[in-house]
Amino acid sequence: MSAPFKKLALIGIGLIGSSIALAARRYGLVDAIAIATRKSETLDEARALELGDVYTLDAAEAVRGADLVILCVPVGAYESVMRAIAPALAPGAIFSDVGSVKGFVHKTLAPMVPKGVSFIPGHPLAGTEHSGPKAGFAELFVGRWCVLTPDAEARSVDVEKLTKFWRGMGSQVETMDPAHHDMVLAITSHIPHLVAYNIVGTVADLEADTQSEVIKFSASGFRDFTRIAASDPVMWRDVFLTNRDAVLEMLGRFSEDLSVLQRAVRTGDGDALEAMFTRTRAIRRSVIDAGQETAAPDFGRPHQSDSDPTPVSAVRDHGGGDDA
Ligand SMILES: NC(=O)c1ccc[n+]([C@@H]2O[C@H](COP(=O)([O-])OP(=O)(O)OC[C@H]3O[C@@H](n4cnc5c(N)ncnc54)[C@H](O)[C@@H]3O)[C@@H](O)[C@H]2O)c1
Ligand SMILES: O=C(O)C(=O)C[C@]1(C(=O)O)C=C[C@@H](O)C=C1
Repeated sequence: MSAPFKKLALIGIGLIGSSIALAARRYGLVDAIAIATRKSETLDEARALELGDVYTLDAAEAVRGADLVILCVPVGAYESVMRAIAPALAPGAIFSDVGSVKGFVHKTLAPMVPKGVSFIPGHPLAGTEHSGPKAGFAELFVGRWCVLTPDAEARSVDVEKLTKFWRGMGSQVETMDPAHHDMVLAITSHIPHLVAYNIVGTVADLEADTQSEVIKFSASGFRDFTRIAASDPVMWRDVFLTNRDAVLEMLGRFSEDLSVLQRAVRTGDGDALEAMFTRTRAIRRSVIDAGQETAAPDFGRPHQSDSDPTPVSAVRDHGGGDDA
């Protein structure tokens, strides 16, 4: 039986690209995978891991004849990559991405998409702090949301096809307006990363200023922040450069709420503190009940089904090398 897609082109093969390659292959969603990267070392890594069928440094070559093209590079690289691939996008193809912001992606890429190509940006709400082809694993998307933000001119049959592709990799799929996506993700993903980068930076400065071993004796709460703060610097630089308005708006709200807590600490308002912490504890429980708790701690463990022939040892270590 032939797969839903004949040729999948992945432009960029880091954590997300390699996870798509592994999952699409495992679940029989594509006949062939073409992989394009910027650097030959990354391409060699992808080849050694047997992530695809065709490997090239020429993104346009990967895209030629593909019925599904997914950009898996940092969003700051989109415009230059698009300039290279646009003439090679085949009429009838689906053109998508996995970028963590969506308004910028529509604004930048939509005018460059050739007629007859369905432009359906996407964002899997799944990831880790690791980067590069070795960091990927086929189970990354299982039980996680993937948000699609179809362009108004995208064919509905193609939106349905891409929805099935993500469902086939284990995701739940929802379509959304790009501006709404950016606002929601600003507070649930982008600001948490900014807070983690900030707190780890503050602790490191404090250690330098006081010449004391603050980090050595750090408690586990801080260690959880260091995981998030280890996330790819280029990817996150691009997120904050391209989702500036939503991040600033949500940061304003966040700062206001922080001031309320600050005041409660200063005035010794135990009732206010307890009420707030009781509310947030309930939210953590509801997140776990909804099956979204795998975001952080479970990435060290494989989500393996009984029928899955992949040895646990092969999927356990998701720590990838850095890829630039
Ligand atoms: N890491 C996450 O948790 C996560 C989750 C969901 C979505 N995303 C999004 O997925 C995309 C890829 O992230 P990732 O975590 O796989 O990153 P990664 O660093 O692991 O991989 C990025 C890939 O892009 C390539 N690349 C980098 N700059 C390039 C350029 N200028 N031209 C061509 N190729 C270039 C790299 O060689 C690499 O193959 C980003 O847009 C990110 O916002 C990331
Ligand atoms: O768990 C992590 O390491 C992540 O940061 C994953 C995470 C997130 O914030 O949830 C990060 C960025 C993405 O765009 C989607 C998912």
